[in-house]
Amino acid sequence: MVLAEDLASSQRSISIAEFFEKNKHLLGFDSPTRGIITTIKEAVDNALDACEEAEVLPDIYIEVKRKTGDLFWIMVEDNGPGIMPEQVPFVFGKLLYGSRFHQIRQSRGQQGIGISAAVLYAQLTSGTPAVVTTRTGPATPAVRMEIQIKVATNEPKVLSNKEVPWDRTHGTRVEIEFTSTLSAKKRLIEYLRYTGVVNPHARIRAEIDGEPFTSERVSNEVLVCPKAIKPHPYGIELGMLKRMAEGETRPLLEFLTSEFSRVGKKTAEEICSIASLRPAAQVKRLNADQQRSLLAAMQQVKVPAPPTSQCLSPIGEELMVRGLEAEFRMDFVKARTRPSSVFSGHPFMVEAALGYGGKLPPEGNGQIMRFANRVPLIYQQGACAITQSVAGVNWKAYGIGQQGLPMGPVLILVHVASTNVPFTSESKDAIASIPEIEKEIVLALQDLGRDLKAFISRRDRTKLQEDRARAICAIIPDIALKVSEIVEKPLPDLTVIEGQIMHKVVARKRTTTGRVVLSVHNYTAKDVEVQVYDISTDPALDAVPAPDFVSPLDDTFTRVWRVILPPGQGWEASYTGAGGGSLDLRGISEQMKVVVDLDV
Ligand SMILES: Nc1ncnc2c1ncn2[C@@H]1O[C@H](COP(=O)(O)OP(=O)(O)OP(=O)(O)O)[C@@H](O)[C@H]1O
Repeated sequence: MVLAEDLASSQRSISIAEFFEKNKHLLGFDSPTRGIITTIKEAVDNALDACEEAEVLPDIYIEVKRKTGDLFWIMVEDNGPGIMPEQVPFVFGKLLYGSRFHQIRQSRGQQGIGISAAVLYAQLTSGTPAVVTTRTGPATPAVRMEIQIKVATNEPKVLSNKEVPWDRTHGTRVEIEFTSTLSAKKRLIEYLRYTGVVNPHARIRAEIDGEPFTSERVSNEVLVCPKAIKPHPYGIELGMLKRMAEGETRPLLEFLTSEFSRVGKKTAEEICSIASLRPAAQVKRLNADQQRSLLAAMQQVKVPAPPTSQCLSPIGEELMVRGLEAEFRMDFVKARTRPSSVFSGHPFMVEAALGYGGKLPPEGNGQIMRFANRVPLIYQQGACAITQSVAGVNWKAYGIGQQGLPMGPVLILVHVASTNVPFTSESKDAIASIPEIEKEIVLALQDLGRDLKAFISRRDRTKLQEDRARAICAIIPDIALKVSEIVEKPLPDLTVIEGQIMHKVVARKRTTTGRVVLSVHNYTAKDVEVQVYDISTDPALDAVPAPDFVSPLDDTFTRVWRVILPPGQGWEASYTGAGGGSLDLRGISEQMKVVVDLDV
């Protein structure tokens, strides 16, 4: 039998670095393929967080190069505030070291593990140190350090440290090498694209194994960095309260009003009275029973929800739509930002967007984009509260196919922003099933579903009306021909009549000079939409023309296939007024038919 003394001889403490070296899957380093994505994700998250804190528009550059065989070099460079040289070894060479863990505000990084875990993974697989170049301002030189982690003690080891010339006045550049594969290149690019969608103020450029990538910023507004708030009485536990009470010299009433969010004098007095404690009691002298009754009273009394306007940073409906429009072609896209809410004392906010049609794949599962604090979640889709909430919505009621998850040409974006995103693990892949969060996601999606349903039924109604009008227009030439024969008069110009029936002006190319002249008759149009169809391939005008359809046309048309004319303004300078006039469409080829939709 093994004796306790034998066991004692092998018992010793384990450093956090040793633990994660053995359990790297917990941090998202479960395979070499994933290692690249996780490393880039951690470095890009840090870059975006740092730029947000310094209130500069992020300009991030990423490079991935194969060195030899399966050895890859990864570099991420930002224009953030830089890192103080004395902090660099700890940031990159010590796990659980960071600036955000103790702050209650929305940020991408939370744990202080991310980038040092990448350094640990690099030294484990390739044996090479991380190389960090950083500069905090024009008045200070840039420093370049080579850093490793002493695994047994979780302490940094600086292999070299020197000042170097750098053309950046401030920023940080991280270079890491490890063995990997680039089989997940598509996923990596998808991650960068998605990051661009939820960070519309960021410019992200990359060169992944020779393939360039750019996500341009669609907003030039610098993000206001979320402000930290105090803990909410509903969000603390006994251990935390005990720690806060240690060494506290203020009387209880002052401690409550100054250390907790939303606790004013009246609420603090109420807490003291429920807990049967004197407002003037010394906090550090409270015994264990008194601490327990204090906590119970704090959670019993009615306290307003924590303030959210400053500590959260939602993307906003307009920017979500613009971000999606920059990346995807869709017929419909809408977004919703729900009012903020609270779970276990932690403020959170749900945002969602719904896209439909256009160039989204018409078959198969719809696309679900999950985000937490503006970071795309790429792995463990099935285990995430977002996916479960999406599946919980009855999409069929909104005209979308569904087999568990929605099917067809649909794109769903959900963003959960919180001061404490409840991830299922340290790898931050999936959000845990918190009923308050799931409820908000479902409400946002149902709201968007109703808008989509209205859009689909409006589109179907318009199509039906147009089909009927077209059927009538198809027989008008025959009737007109017969009538002109009977009354022995010349055949009139039918385009005006056709136009009146279809609420459109329809014209074919009539001249040989390379121009089509359209007459717009007596409409009090607000807007005029011009669509160009190729009638050689689309005689019935059934299909919505794709931009490629009009590629033979001149530049204006190639890029803008639907032209909206504001009232009284011309397009190609020859449309003269909403009540009539003419359009001069240059470069229309023989097979083109031009239809002007009048919004009457
Ligand atoms: N590019 C950077 N610019 C400025 N500061 C940085 C940069 N990268 C990291 N830091 C600092 O280093 C700290 C540690 O970063 P790390 O990635 O290890 O953890 P984190 O981002 O705080 O949390 P998480 O483990 O959830 O990613 C950050 O909190 C930040 O203060």
